[in-house]
Amino acid sequence: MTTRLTVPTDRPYDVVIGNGVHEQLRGLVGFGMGVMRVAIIHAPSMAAQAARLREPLVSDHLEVHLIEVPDSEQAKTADVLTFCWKILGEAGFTRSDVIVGLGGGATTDLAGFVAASWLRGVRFVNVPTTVLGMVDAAVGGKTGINTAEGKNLVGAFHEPVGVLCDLDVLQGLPARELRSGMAEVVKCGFIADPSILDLVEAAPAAIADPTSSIVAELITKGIAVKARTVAGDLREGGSGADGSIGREALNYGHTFGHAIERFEHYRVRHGEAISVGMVFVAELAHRTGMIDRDLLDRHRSILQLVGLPTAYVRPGVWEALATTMRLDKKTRGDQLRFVVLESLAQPVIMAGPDESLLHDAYRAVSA
Ligand SMILES: NC(=O)c1ccc[n+]([C@@H]2O[C@H](COP(=O)([O-])OP(=O)(O)OC[C@H]3O[C@@H](n4cnc5c(N)ncnc54)[C@H](O)[C@@H]3O)[C@@H](O)[C@H]2O)c1
Ligand SMILES: O=C(O)C(=O)C[C@@H](O)[C@H](O)[C@H](O)COP(=O)(O)O
Ligand SMILES: [Zn+2]
Repeated sequence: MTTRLTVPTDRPYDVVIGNGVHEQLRGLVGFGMGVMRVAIIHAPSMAAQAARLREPLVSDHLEVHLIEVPDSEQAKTADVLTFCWKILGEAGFTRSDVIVGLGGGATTDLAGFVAASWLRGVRFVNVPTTVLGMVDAAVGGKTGINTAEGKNLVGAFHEPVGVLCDLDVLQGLPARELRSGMAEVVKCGFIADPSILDLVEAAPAAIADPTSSIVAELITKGIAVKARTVAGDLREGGSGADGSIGREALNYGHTFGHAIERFEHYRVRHGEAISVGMVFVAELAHRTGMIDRDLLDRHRSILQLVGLPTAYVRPGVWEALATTMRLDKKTRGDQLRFVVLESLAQPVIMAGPDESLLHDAYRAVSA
């Protein structure tokens, strides 16, 4: 079964989810729009997949460049960005040509930023190959790279013209990557769609199988949350059309999570870090009386059920994490801002919490 969800922004585009949907790439590249060249940006682990995507495009007389970049976060650097620009320049890439981001979220974040920056913006298609990429990174147009100071500090909002989630590629996804992706799925459950939490809790064994129909259903539900959240507040202005906090809600667990990722030099997976980050903000919300004990406990229990960490035990690092958190994009002036829940599926912003509250929440997730 193939599902098609539209991201209803000013320039709407489709996210296609199903088996074998890679074949739709030819249509998305957009013949008739003057396209002559396509660059497929991929990690080494996706080389065979990139070669498969290339074939039909070459048969259609397109000039296809395979740009292999380092794996994972090592691709999200200024050096790799420069490397991609050089290849596009040498290949004579014009504004009618197209970039394809093939891989996990790190690769599609980079590819999207290459597309956003080349000639001030060319069209791009995302072909995510991890659960995390499908559910989150490939949709919504947040693109970017890291700097030494922190995660995603340089980037642009630049939306893809289409997203192809081919569930076939998940067959070879390592178990750790599947669990990491589930963190973003669970996040969608807490901030917007509690039926996701019910599904996960009802079938913990099935969600460990990337080919299961339940994983497909969870991916679809997660993408639906992401699509409607970004549609109301594409540039993260801080409020959605419905009076909600808008796109910032998707940053649930990310302020603390990104600080862990940076501190660990990205040896911790993104989903693992934000799993701990979600428990951290649930502690903040509980300690200020916003959520009850049950909802706090549900964070730990569901994340543990998925096999994700709920604590980050590394003594003496609070100051370093706090310094990194100050560079979070939600910070205004010197005021830290966290996404917290005031109840299930009701995210709000907690601005400028006391240092002692932050420290108490930290103690609760670091023991
Ligand atoms: N732009 C956004 O809105 C957004 C949203 C969420 C996360 N992100 C970013 O996404 C990144 C995390 O993405 P990720 O978890 O996909 O990690 P990733 O891109 O690092 O990929 C994880 C690993 O899985 C491998 N891999 C990818 N697809 C595979 C497959 N089908 N089979 C086997 N191995 C495969 C990769 O080679 C890599 O080693 C982070 O940089 C995060 O900041 C961005
Ligand atoms: O799409 C969004 O908006 C998100 O915040 C989704 C997050 O899951 C994602 O990790 C994103 O890259 C974080 O963005 P950042 O602005 O905090 O760097
Ligand atoms: Zn994320």
